[in-house]
Amino acid sequence: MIIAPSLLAANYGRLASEVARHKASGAEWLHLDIMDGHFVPNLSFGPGIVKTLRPLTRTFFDVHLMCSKPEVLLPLFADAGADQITVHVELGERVAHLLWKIRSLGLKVGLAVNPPTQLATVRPYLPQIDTLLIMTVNPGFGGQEFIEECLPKIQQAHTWRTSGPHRFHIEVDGGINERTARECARAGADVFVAGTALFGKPNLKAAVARLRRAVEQAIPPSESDTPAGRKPSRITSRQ
Ligand SMILES: O=C(CO)[C@@H](O)[C@H](O)COP(=O)(O)O
Repeated sequence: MIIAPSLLAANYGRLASEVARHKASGAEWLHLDIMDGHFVPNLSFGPGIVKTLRPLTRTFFDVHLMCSKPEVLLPLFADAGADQITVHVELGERVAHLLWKIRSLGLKVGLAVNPPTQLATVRPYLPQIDTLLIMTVNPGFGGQEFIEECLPKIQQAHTWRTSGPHRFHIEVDGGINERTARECARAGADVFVAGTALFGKPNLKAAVARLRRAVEQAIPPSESDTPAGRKPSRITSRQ
């Protein structure tokens, strides 16, 4: 299981100490939401900020591009220190090339799917990816309600993973708290992104521990550790 606090809910006035809070929290990944004001109706931050955070931690930088033109941004985020970059399946025919490009930059490859988009759209790309990000809110803003109708997508992706030849993480993002993380874990998710429920809390370490416990209670460790089960290779910090 991987816990990935989303920096979107951190205090942007003191990002260095927010990264220090993350470092002490026991969370495996740091999730970095990049919004361009076009693909989603909001702006967040760019590669310059990511680059300033990189020397502060060795944690895995999980960069989620909610952007209409990732082509121009991929090299910038690779240079800034991303470990994984995720692009959206909604970008259509450009997706295969984008995934190839991320890999060619030496990074882990993620593919995201929005709540209204059919899960079948991601299936052709499963051989190319390390992580499938199933959005459980419509992206653009933190603090939204988890969309329960996304649970069958997680179950379907988990079935593909256990019955097919491709291993990939199933990441969930949006409205994740102890209750919804439990539901997602039962459905097959193994990476849990949360903003409000983690950086939004004064004690990040305690919040990470609570979320982890909730997931562990939903999934017995024996099941989650089975090689043929839900666990692909687990990279949590820079080599
Ligand atoms: O990508 C997004 C929102 O677009 C997420 O990563 C949010 O940052 C999650 O925030 P919470 O729903 O946990 O507050």
